[in-house]
Amino acid sequence: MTKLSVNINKIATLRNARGGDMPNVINVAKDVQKFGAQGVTIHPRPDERHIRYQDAYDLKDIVTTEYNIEGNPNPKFLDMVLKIKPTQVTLVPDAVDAITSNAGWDTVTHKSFLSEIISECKKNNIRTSIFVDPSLAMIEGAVATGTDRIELYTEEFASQYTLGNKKAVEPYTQCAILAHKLGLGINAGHDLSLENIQFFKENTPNLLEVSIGHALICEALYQGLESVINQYLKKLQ
Ligand SMILES: CC(=O)[C@@H](O)[C@H](O)COP(=O)(O)O
Ligand SMILES: NCC(=O)COP(=O)(O)O
Repeated sequence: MTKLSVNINKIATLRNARGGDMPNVINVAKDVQKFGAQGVTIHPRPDERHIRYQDAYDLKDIVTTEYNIEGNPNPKFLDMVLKIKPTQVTLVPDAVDAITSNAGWDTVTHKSFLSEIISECKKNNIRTSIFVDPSLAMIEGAVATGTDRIELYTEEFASQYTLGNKKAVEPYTQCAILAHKLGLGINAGHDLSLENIQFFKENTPNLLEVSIGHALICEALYQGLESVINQYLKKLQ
C-alpha cells in the first residue's frame, strides 16, 4: 500500500489571502486525517507566503498520523525541524524566490552538506528523505548521504502524462527499482493528481508514500462547488 500524505500549503495560501483564519489550517489537518489520509505534509518557505513556521509548531500535536515537513534546510528550517521532531523531514533544494519546488538535489555535488544534515536529523529520530529528479546517478548519490528515503520529483512525469506521453514514467520505474535494490525507501510528489496517480503507482514499484497538495485541493474545490452553490440557493429562496 502507498500512503497518502496531504500537503496543506494551499489551505494556508487561501487563509493568508484575507489575513484572517479561514480556512483554519489546524481544522483542515484534523479533517484530512479523519477522512483517512495517512499523513500531513507542509512545506514552509522563508517568506512564509503559505504555511508559516508558527503553523508548523501548532501542527505538532495535531498531526497524529505521519508528519512530513519539507523544505530547504537553512539554519532556521533545521532548528525548527529539530525542535518539532516530525516523523519525516524531506530536504528540497528550492530557491527562496521559486514559485514552487522546481528541481531535485544534485546528491553528488552536495553529498557532504546533505550527509551532515541527515545525520543530525537521524540522531533525533527523524526519518529523512531527499527530493531528487528521476536520475540513476542521483539515486546512487542519495545512498551515499545516508538518507532513509528519496522523494522522486514527479513534475516531468505529470506534465508529460497530460500530453499523452506515458513513457515518461519509465525513468521513475528504473529509479524506483534501483533505489529499492540499494535499500532506500521511495516517496514521490509534485503535480500528482486524480488523473495520473493510479498510473504512476502501478509503474513505480515499492512506492511507500505520495505527498499531494495542489491538485488535491483544486479537485476538492471543484467537487465541492455544486453542493455548496445548492446550499446557498436554498438559503436564498
Ligand atoms: C517538494 C514539493 O514538490 C512540494 O513540497 C511542493 O513544493 C509543494 O509546495 P507548494 O504547494 O508550496 O508549491
Ligand atoms: N512533495 C510534494 C508535495 O508535497 C505536494 O506537491 P503538489 O501536489 O502541491 O505539487
